[in-house]
Amino acid sequence: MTVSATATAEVLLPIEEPARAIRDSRPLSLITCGSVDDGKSTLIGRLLWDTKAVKEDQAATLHRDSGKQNDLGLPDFALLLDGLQAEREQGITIDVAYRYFSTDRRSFIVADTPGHEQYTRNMATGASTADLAVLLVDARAGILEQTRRHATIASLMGIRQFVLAVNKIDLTNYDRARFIEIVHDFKEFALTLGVKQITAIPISALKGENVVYDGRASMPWYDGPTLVETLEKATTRSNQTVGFRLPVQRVSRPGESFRGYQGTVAGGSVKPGDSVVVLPSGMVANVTKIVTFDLVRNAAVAGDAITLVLDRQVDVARGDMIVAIDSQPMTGRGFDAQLVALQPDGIEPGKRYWLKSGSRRQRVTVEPVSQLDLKSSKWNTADKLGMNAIGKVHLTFDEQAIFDTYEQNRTTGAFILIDPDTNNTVAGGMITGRRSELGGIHKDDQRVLLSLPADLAEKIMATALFADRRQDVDVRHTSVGRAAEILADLDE
Ligand SMILES: Nc1nc2c(ncn2[C@@H]2O[C@H](COP(=O)(O)OP(=O)(O)OP(=O)(O)O)[C@@H](O)[C@H]2O)c(=O)[nH]1
Repeated sequence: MTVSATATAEVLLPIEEPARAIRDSRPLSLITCGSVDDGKSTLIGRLLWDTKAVKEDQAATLHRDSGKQNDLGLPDFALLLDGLQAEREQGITIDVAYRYFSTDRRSFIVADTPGHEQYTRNMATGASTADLAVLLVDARAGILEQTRRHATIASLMGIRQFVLAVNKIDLTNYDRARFIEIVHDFKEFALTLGVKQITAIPISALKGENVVYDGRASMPWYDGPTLVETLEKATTRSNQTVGFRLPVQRVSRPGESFRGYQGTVAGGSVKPGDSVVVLPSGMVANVTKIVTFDLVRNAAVAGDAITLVLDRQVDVARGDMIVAIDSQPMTGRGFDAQLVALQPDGIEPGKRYWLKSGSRRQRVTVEPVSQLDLKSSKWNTADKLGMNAIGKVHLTFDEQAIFDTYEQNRTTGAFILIDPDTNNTVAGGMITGRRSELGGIHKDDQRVLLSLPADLAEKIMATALFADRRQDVDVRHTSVGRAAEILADLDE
């Protein structure tokens, strides 16, 4: 594509692959992160300006407010972002600000997350909904600890696509060797995170080079994509990688004959006739009806708020989860997780917290296991996690818990920890797996327990799998997760 580097030129974006445009109709959600003053606000301002997302009245205000203009006679783009009064006073970005912009091919939501260390929480908030992270680096400073921290948090939050935007390249006199050196440093670090999809772009956010317009005039040595071209091609993460999930927020019983289970679909899809399992009880039923606020629907997908009606009487309470029978989450009392500690007290070993995931709130004991050293990128043994520490922990629940891994489902695999004494959110985290050694919780369970309605149980018990294990099996209501475990054992 040919677009000139002047700020007044039209953006000529090729109209191709209409099928992909339809497929990617959901806006791409991205975060920008990096150290203080790397130029995040300037970059986002520039994106908004050059994609014409700035309304005329905003532009006029910007011209008026911008005391000193840059050497291109353009306003201070960072002012487009500094909407909050406090920000202006302190000269820093203090909260996550979401902005919208679009090109002819795609629309975008961008979260501007602050670079100051104490704002790690905001960075984690922004990252938890993003498809892609734009990691800004000041070309003069190179990769700093804060760069590594933000890249790590973004990857912990499941982001797999990174743009390394080497900014202020104009201040290095467009030095190609410097760009290559920084890219090399970052790629080496990114390997330790398991992040492979990195597009490195030399940019000048201030001058608008390689952001929306190409910077060929100043950087003939760079023939890669601009930032916007990269964003247009990025893929969105989907919530639908695992089966149907309905965390139950409310049981609706308007009359004797009607009982519905209400909630927002947190993954997959459902239609009448589908078999589902209610967790943790493990009871199986079939969907007879899907109702939204005014319609009876023939299907529902992730994000839909629905009332589900089942074909038989089952025990369902708020906090339970109704899931696809053929793709179930993990249930158990012991889970592995990674988290970011958000409060000065950090995470104390053996302390009991409230864990909140969706509408569920459960008591949990947290045991830190290791902490990520951002300098060496190694996980060091740790039994306490301080403020902003990124750690691996063991979670032990008082009662059965239900999760997917965060990798599989970002709603049912994410949680926050709340300190019961102060009500503060002390950590944000993601589930990485279920712990198999459950400290004796299931140790004395010698018998297989299957929770199924009689008709289904009969069928399953007749299969070859159970032919010579009949005496080991009790058919009664129990956790399907436990039954699945035993089935897996039998399979071995
Ligand atoms: N020369 C040059 N200066 C830039 C560039 N990008 C940003 N700057 C300048 O760098 C300074 C910091 O930019 P900001 O956009 O405020 O940085 P930030 O990362 O958003 O900073 P915080 O909001 O405090 O986290 C400002 O004076 C910008 O004008 C660039 O590409 N080239």
